[in-house]
Amino acid sequence: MPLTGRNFLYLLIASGIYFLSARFAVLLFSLEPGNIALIWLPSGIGLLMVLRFGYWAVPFIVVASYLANSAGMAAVLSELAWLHTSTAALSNGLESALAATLMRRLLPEGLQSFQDIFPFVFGVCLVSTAVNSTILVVNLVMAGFFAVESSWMIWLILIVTNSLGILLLIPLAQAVLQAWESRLQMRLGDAARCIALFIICTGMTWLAFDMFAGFIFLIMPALMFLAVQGRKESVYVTLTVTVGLTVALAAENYGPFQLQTDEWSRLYLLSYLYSLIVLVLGTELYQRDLLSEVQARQSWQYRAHHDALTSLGNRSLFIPLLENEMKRAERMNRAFALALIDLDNFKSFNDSFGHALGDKVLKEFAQLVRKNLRDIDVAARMGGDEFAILFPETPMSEARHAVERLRKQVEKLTIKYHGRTIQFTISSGLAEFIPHEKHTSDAILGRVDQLLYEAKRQGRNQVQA
Ligand SMILES: Nc1nc2c(ncn2[C@@H]2O[C@H](COP(=O)(O)OP(=O)(O)OP(=O)(O)O)[C@@H](O)[C@H]2O)c(=O)[nH]1
Repeated sequence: MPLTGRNFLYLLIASGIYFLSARFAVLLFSLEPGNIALIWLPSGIGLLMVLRFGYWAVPFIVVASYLANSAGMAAVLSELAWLHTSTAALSNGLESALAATLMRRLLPEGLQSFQDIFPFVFGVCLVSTAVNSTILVVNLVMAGFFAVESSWMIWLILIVTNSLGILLLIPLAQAVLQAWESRLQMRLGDAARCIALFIICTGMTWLAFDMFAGFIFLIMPALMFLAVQGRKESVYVTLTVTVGLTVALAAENYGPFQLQTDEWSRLYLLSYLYSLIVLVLGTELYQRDLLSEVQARQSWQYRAHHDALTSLGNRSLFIPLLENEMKRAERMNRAFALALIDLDNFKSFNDSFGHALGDKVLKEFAQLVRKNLRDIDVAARMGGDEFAILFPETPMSEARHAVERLRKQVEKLTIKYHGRTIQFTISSGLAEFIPHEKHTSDAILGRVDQLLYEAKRQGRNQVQA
């Protein structure tokens, strides 16, 4: 992506957000001793910047990271603080570039399905943060920031904290962006449910630290419920706020995560947060898979039973409905009527004006049929220019009236096409099905077809009953 003036401005703004989130993390999510932030949102922001603006974003990330860390590093390091801060900043830039490269390779469409969790968690997050953490830990040990013995623990914590930033922000950004593009429309009931679950999650977090540690477990079912029933963006907003709140409260005291030592308490807290995020992400993506499977099945069924041009039912939808109606008529001892309609001289329309006009005529006719029928009548396109209408519980006189009315309306219908006015007519065969006379659907259709043939033979534009 080229670095235009506008992109430069956006990158400056994004760098500002990166800087603020780093300062914010140090203020809110840092735990003594060691002052290591337990959620590092800049990892997610850096990745989003490279995904959006390409590798041009890397120098911006490096500068933002340098500025965010320089004061803290200078305060604890007496020598070469600039060198260690630069190394850490370059390493952060490398992490974002690497994560974006992996994301483009492994998940070019973003997070779409349950299958994407494995490459996201173990490919994108783990590889990029492990590389960054290794460089950071070596750099900090060389700076004398901490002893070699505690380096493996810090290495592990850095991997998880940076991963949390990516795990939280990528699904959140993706969901918010999609909601924005689809002009977020939420029904009142949905919104109320999302707000209630948000309050439960944040409320339970608070109470777990303030009153009873067990409340922390109640967050899981609430988040699961939201992941299954709620909208994507509300799931990830609630998850991010809950995770942020948990760490911010743990920075004051470890609450439900209090173990014998600070180090183990931190690992306990991080394991909980990591599991919570992966669990919610997995549930939401799995639910998305199920929904798209149901939608695919519904649309496949619809296409199998409907004609794409006119949207009327097709033969395979119509025949079972006809057979049902035959059984019902028999049981209730009530007659029904069946009409077959064929457009007159339709072949010459196609030949004279082209297939596109032929299609337009078929669509206009289907529209007219739909407008003319009662809710209980069933119309279908049986193939080519032939249509069928089933009139349940209707005697011949009424059905004949309906088909005649349709014939007259077609006669009057004019279709404008490339400056020309086109008209057409229809012929129809119509028969009444009398219960107790033994029929099959083929036989009754054959009978109506004969009547249609008779209408054509007698000059078209008429109904033969
Ligand atoms: N444009 C268009 N034409 C179609 C479609 N399906 C079938 N046709 C054409 O519809 C015509 C059907 O012609 P017929 O019903 O056999 O004959 P006709 O010209 O209507 O003559 P009569 O039925 O005897 O009045 C054929 O030329 C088919 O190619 C379609 O989906 N679109």
